[in-house]
Amino acid sequence: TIVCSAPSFICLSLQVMLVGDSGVGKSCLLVRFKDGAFLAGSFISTVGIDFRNKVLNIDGVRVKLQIWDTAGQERFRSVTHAYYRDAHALLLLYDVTNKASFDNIQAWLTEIHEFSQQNVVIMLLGNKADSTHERIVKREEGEKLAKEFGVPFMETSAKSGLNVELAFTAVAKELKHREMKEPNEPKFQLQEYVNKEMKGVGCCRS
Ligand SMILES: Nc1nc2c(ncn2[C@@H]2O[C@H](COP(=O)(O)OP(=O)(O)OP(=O)(O)O)[C@@H](O)[C@H]2O)c(=O)[nH]1
Repeated sequence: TIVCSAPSFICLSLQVMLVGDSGVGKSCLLVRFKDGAFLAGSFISTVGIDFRNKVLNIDGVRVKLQIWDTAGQERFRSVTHAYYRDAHALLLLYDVTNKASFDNIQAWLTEIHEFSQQNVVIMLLGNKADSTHERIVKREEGEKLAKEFGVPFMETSAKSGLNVELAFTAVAKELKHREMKEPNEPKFQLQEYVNKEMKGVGCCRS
């Protein structure tokens, strides 16, 4: 039963999964969101799967996010497949400095559709937006791809913190609205919300 009356109670418990090629910044995005930090230095690839919890206040409701950080490396794919089915939301990352990670998004979406729940919330994130000089994938290309697949999109940076909080709160808001929508409340528009709230490199409010 969901008990929401006492302020300290968790009203909603949600599972969010981070997916995408190895090295796109999934672990760094999670650390930035959870601890507000970015640890520069050597890259330690995730083995299998790892998770952290964070409680958010979404429109006055306490929402617990259990965030699963998956390994991007091919050899761990069978491990991560098993977790897709329990995910309420998926943050699918590519790296704006790595064209291959962008080209692989279609394959990731095919995999997601094969293994996850039909109504899973998916958001595409172009990470490492801070890397101005190394950038290969333009923001417009990310937007176009996301439109093609009908998923919301924004650019993030685990290094600078750009839009990191927003990525997690936006999917949490979408799920909270689905679960607890008042009869007369209009449907939550995820992409509209993101467009309004996001900060950008060369766009929006910076
Ligand atoms: N400039 C920049 N570098 C980043 C950013 N996010 C991650 N990195 C770097 O990218 C490398 C890989 O980051 P991880 O977070 O470990 O990548 P991952 O997607 O978790 O990789 P796997 O665990 O192998 O799937 C590290 O060297 C990070 O320092 C970012 O937003 N900007």
